Amino acid sequence: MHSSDSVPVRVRVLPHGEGLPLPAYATDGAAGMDAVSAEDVTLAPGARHAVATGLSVAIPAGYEIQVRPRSGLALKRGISVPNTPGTIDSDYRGEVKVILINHGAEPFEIRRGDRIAQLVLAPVTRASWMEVDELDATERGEGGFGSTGGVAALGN
Ligand SMILES: O=c1ccn([C@H]2C[C@H](O)[C@@H](COP(=O)(O)OP(=O)(O)OP(=O)(O)O)O2)c(=O)[nH]1
Ligand SMILES: [Mg+2]
Repeated sequence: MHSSDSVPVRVRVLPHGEGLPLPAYATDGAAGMDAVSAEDVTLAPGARHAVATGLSVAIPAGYEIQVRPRSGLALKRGISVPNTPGTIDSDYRGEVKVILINHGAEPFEIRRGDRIAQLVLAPVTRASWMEVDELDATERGEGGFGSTGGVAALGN
């Protein structure tokens, strides 16, 4: 995305976030801004932790920020975001945290300033329920969960 069509988002740097770069797009076409850790922490295999970013934000109404894993860390080290995509609500004013889980076999050392996840600003469409007694018929009907053909290895 180019700065000309970007959406301004108010961001507050908390005391422990001072001196760190704000989340930033690594390339012109990047969808996500890489966010850095504001703390040193080691994740043992299997462990999870809400990693501080040192930032709080005021996302404009009608948008959210999604917290997504970085594929490089996922592939090389087994590091993921268990609640992916994490949801930052537009009315949240607390510190943005990145929940990380170590699915790898080795401890994962995070140093303050390391890029740990990416933040995607996304529009939100809200629903309003229209309660009815019957739903329109479809070819799929109630079929789901593999009803159209499954995985050969599972024999279905
Ligand atoms: O990865 C995340 C997910 C959430 N949050 C913050 C911002 C979000 O607006 C708030 C609530 O998140 P969510 O709705 O996912 O959590 P919940 O378990 O439903 O908590 P709550 O009852 O506070 O909504 O927590 C983060 O900082 N990082
Ligand atoms: Mg919630």
